Amino acid sequence: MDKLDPRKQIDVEEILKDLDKYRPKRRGWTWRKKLPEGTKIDRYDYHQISELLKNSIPLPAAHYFNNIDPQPDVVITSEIASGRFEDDIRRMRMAAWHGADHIMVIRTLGQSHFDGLIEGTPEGVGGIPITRKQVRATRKALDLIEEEVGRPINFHSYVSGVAGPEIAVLFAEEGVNGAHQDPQYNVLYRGVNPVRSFVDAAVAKKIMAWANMLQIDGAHNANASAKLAWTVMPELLVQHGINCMYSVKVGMPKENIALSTVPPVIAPLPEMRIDLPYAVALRELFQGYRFRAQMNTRYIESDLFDATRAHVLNAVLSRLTSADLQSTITPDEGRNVPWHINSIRGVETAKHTLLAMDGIKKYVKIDQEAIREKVRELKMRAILMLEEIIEMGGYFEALEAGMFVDNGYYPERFGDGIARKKDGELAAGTVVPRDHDYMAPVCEHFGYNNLPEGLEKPCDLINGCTFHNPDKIQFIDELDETDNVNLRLEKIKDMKKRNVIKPEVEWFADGWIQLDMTFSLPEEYAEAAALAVCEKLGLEEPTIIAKTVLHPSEGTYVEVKAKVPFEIKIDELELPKKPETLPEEELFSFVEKRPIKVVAATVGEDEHSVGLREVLDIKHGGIEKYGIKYVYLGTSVPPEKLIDAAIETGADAILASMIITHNDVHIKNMRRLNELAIEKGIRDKVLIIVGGTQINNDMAIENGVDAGFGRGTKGIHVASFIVKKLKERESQK
Ligand SMILES: Cc1ncc(COP(=O)(O)O)c(/C=N/CC[C@H](N)C(=O)O)c1O
Repeated sequence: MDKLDPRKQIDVEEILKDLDKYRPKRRGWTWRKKLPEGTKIDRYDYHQISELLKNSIPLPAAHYFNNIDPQPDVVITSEIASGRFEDDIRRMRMAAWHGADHIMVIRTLGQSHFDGLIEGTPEGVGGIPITRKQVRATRKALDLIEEEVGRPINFHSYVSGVAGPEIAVLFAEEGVNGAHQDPQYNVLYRGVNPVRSFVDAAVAKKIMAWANMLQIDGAHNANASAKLAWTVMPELLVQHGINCMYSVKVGMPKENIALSTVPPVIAPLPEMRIDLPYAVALRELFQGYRFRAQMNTRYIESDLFDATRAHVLNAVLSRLTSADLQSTITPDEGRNVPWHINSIRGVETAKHTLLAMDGIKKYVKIDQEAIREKVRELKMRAILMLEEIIEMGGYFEALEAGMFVDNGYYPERFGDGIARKKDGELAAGTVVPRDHDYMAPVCEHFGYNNLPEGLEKPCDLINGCTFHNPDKIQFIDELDETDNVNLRLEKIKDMKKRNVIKPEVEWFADGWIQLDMTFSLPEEYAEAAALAVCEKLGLEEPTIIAKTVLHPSEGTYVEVKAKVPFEIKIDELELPKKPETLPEEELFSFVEKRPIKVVAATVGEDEHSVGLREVLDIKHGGIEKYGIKYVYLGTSVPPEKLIDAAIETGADAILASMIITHNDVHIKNMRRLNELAIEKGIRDKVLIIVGGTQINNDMAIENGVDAGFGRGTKGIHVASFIVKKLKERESQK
């Protein structure tokens, strides 16, 4: 498969074919190609955007603006990890169309502790097993997806862990473009021996530097681990400093070192007044480095709306300060492994907010005087903490003393930090000093290497290492006969052969759906009632995933996920009939010979007029474009007035818009129009056409009118219907 067809799903089997022969197209990170300040898209000026995509899905409101889909200048990340990479490949394609160009794959639970590479493609838990086959298949799929959207996509995963150096080699060999690497992560959160972690980190970072990979550090984990994330702000500056300096010392270029910065707090705290000074202090201290804004993961609850509000504010903070990457932790990080829809929602939130805030600094400036005191205080706390660490004898000693992730706001100390023994923890004592005659004939090897003189590169001694001679890479396809992607694909092939489908949230046809319901009950009863509804609907494994107490006794909103026990036969689906349209030429010539007049209004107590105007006005191809004349009576027009106007003007048709459907008021208005037209003796002379977002043709005809047009109706649909009907009438005379 040399390129993807947007009308066809990605063929995973095709991706898996000849994987042993696949080689990455390029190595290293790609930033977006920025467009000049003041670039016009349609009629609008932008100041912080990058090149447009070839194929994409714009924001929901784009259809009001000629469907433009500007791309922010900031790399947007979609973090994907369902446990099955073959489904994540599909989701990566969805995310890329919505504007993600950085695909981050979370590793299966605790892969940090694996002391070697794993092969094959077993199913993961809370992440994906990072194996050579999974990495290669994913990068190969991303090659196709980036062709389809027309922008390079960065593939990213994690190096940190006991097998960090081996993973770094794997990523460099396989063209992975970015990775998390921060020895403090292994030490603090995975309990790996500190000395081993830092030695491994040096080896890994040197390899990442050669592969021109972007590095993201692990500071966000302190936010996520502290009881109150804001108390570790001084420590975060110190942690960033340690990883940045260590990376520079190993030879990483600053422009490839990204600080992973998470907003320390969330409402109900005065979020922006706490997060903004921190964001300013960080960017002042680390000029020349990159900033990866990481949406808050610490305080994400199962309430998708609250998560989305938090994510919007994080992207606002990025625009008020600066960001090179805007990570989009999916809103449902707080409740389970991300679903397709929530990965896409995360990307849309980032894109929407970054575009909404485009060029905002032209009007809104941070009051440097007002913020100065807070920024200075944060820097001072961090510097004092660093000085104390030095006084304690250095990093390892401070670590043993539990200096890190203490919940006190430094210099305040609670004594509850994460202490790690310099000579203890996982893989303690596994660092062996290299002998004097130690020699490794491989490239990009950190540290002492007793190489012979005059070599052009170390691997010349063995006719090329895997970096310079990829044919030396040992590709192992599968190891596990019972848990692998080939078996998983059999199930999918069977469903496709039988042409059946099920709903899904993260894996192909996994059967899960989400329902939400509200009960006038206190929360525990509401939850029980929601589960009872699912039982009665015959759904399986109903599980409450979120709830909002509307009032302690008046009501509770509940979100449930459940599995459908049945399959849908695709052949039996009734597709909604697309309203037929006549060729424009036919419309123009008919109306020229036979003028047509209509009266139009939004009927009842209804103020919505935009939809009807779109159907009427010449601007967006309304019926006026075809020469049809109309009298527009406005909004909230009684049906009586509409019928009278039709009589006065001798109209051929009535266009009645009805958006509000409360208590079926739209049905009542349809029937009323029909009855009045009959009473006044004009029913056989005038077409009655209704329209609105909840309208469909069957319902309209059932209630006595001639046609009903729903969401997305254009002038040509209505004009075609009127001409067709008039032609029929005239041919019957
Ligand atoms: C520095 C570092 N190394 C390794 C890992 C993961 O590695 P294991 O889970 O195998 O320990 C992480 C994970 N962070 C969570 C990602 C977050 N959702 C993010 O977007 O940053 C990490 O931060």
